Amino acid sequence: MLEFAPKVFYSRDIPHALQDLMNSVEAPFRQSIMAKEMFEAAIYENTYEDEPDAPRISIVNDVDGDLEVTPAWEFHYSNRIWHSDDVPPPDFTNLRGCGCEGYCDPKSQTCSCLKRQQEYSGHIPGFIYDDKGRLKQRGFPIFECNELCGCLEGCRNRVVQHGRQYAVNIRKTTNKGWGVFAGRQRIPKGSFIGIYAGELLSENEGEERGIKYNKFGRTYLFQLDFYHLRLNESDVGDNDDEWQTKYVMDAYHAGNFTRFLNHSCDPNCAMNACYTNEANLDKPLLALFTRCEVQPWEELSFSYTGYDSDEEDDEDQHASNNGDAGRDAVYAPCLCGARKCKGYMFK
Ligand SMILES: C[S@@+](CC[C@H](N)C(=O)[O-])C[C@H]1O[C@@H](n2cnc3c(N)ncnc32)[C@H](O)[C@@H]1O
Repeated sequence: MLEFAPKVFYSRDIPHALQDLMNSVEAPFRQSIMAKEMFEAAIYENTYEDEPDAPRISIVNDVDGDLEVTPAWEFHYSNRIWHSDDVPPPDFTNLRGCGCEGYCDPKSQTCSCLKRQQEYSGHIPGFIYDDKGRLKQRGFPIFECNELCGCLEGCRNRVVQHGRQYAVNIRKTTNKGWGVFAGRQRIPKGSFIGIYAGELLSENEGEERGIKYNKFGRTYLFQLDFYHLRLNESDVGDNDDEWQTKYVMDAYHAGNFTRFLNHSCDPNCAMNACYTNEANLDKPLLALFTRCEVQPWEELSFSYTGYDSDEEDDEDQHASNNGDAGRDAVYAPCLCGARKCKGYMFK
């Protein structure tokens, strides 16, 4: 019998009573201050357990607040991963914990979590986090200590699992819909911001939904297509083209503030693959970290066209189903305003 078997969440159980209620009331109520307070209260209620240290999120519209007080009531606010029936639940059976006591030592010769991390980021000494819990370098998978480890909760190799620490607000922009903005505090480079939560779908389900979203003009799909999975999977062989993305995260029906992050061609955040309580390498969490220092009130953004826009010719990561590129509404021009703007969000 497994000692550790956390609850698994399924797409079919995503709550929708609040959304149904709000969409059934008269429009003036949806535009009232009470509706904004309900939105903020729902965010808090659904997340206070998994991000106990997180500052509260505000919804702000100083662009056209008389028309739209909150984002559409179209999703359940949650930090959870909701598995579709086509996706296997987390693999706890093959999960291994380290036997360290106290706090894991970044110079340890015996910590199995450190060894695992070093398989992927061996040229960076110690864990991938520094002593302040900041990412030392982007682009490597993160293997955090997990529920089976002997170390304490305060071990430096536990960051993403402790949830958001920085203030963020969901704020209407003038030309890109809603966006996510830093609070009054600057956010240092390498800081964890949040996970891209949502429904975990098979690639086929993602493709089908992508066709609809692209026509509709807004997509919240994100492929779990990190390059390290290609480089290290022994069964992929030498031919990169043989690689198939297996899973897609969809934040349309369930998700957290990260679903409102807009694209930038010069982003201040990037996604990293992160494993906490999951032994299946195909199913990392999508963990968002700052890639430079973020100033108070600055908009947070990442690149929809790749895991990290330092690289040219990135693979698409926001699953765009680009068979109809140029025609569907989603292929609207990029309005990020960066000096090196490429002009598009999705290829
Ligand atoms: C994941 S959503 C981001 C949140 C969105 N702004 C909202 O209001 O829900 C992606 C959509 O936001 C808009 N968007 C994001 N980044 C943009 C950009 N750089 N330029 C123009 N529109 C953008 C597009 O409509 C895109 O399909």
